[in-house]
Amino acid sequence: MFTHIPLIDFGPFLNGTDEDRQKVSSEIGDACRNVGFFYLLNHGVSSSLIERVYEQAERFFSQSIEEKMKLYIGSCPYGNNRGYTPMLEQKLSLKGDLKEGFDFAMELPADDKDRIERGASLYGPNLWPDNLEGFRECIYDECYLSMVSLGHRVLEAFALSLNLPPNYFKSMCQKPMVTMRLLYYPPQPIIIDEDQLGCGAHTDYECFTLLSQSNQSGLQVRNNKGEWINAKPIPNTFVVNIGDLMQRWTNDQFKSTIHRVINTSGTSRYSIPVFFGPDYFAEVKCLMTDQIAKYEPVIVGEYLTQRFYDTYHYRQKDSTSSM
Ligand SMILES: O=C(O)CCC(=O)C(=O)O
Ligand SMILES: [Fe+2]
Repeated sequence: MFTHIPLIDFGPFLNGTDEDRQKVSSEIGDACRNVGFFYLLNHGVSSSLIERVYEQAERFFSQSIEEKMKLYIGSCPYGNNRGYTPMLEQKLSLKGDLKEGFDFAMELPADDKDRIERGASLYGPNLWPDNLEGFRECIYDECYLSMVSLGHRVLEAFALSLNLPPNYFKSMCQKPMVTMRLLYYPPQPIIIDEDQLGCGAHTDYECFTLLSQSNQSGLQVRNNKGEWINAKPIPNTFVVNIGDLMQRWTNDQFKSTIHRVINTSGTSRYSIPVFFGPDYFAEVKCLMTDQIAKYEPVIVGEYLTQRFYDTYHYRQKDSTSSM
């Protein structure tokens, strides 16, 4: 039963010897088995880049609702869950979450072969604002692509910690389903309505999440006694947490732990989660050959589509939509 979230120095994994990598991976493995969450320090993504992404997030969210709704996720022409999520749209809390989001993912053409010929509906282009100069360059070209590279390194550490070759997951992450979000949480009213949190209690869907938080607390992680442990922001770290696909893959060895956000800081809170998962058509099935599988194998894209359907209001309004 955990009472705090471990902090792991990733520097020796990125720059050290094989022995260093083994040591860091085993710390990561322990955190994934016991907590499902850890802080990652010395991850190689510059703090000034992250600062600039927060500036872009503030710039985006401070626009008028009309401007933001031009990129509404529910009218995304590609139907691939990209664009702007208004307040209360995502329903991880019963009455809708007190947050706004902007989602984007791997930029692929609308006529991507897997999308057109094989029905990989979550692939395709992003929706970008045409009035915010430099926005896309900062958040996608610089930040998103750096986060994807870091994600590949974290997967190597996961593989080592599971006694697998370091590039074990690589062949299933050639065109990975990585979604990055800019999130904005207004201050939560003083009297908390349990059915209307910044982000209701949930587990993440994909393999793992890399999360940057602005300086405001709000993220809480539930331990197996049902206590909420604060995951306060620690400068220059990412919070890393295991998602449901990884829990399935490891037959429950790695824990996908419940968490939520309540912004009681009295000021605006921003965060930047990056959800890292494998290719659309990758099959996730029990890695442990000596164990009875607890879960049915799933195709990643189909699994995620269903999970989006379960929590996004726009997907539920029109059950005849292709998504
Ligand atoms: O904003 C945060 O700190 C966490 C957000 C989160 O849990 C999510 O988007 O899945
Ligand atoms: Fe989450």
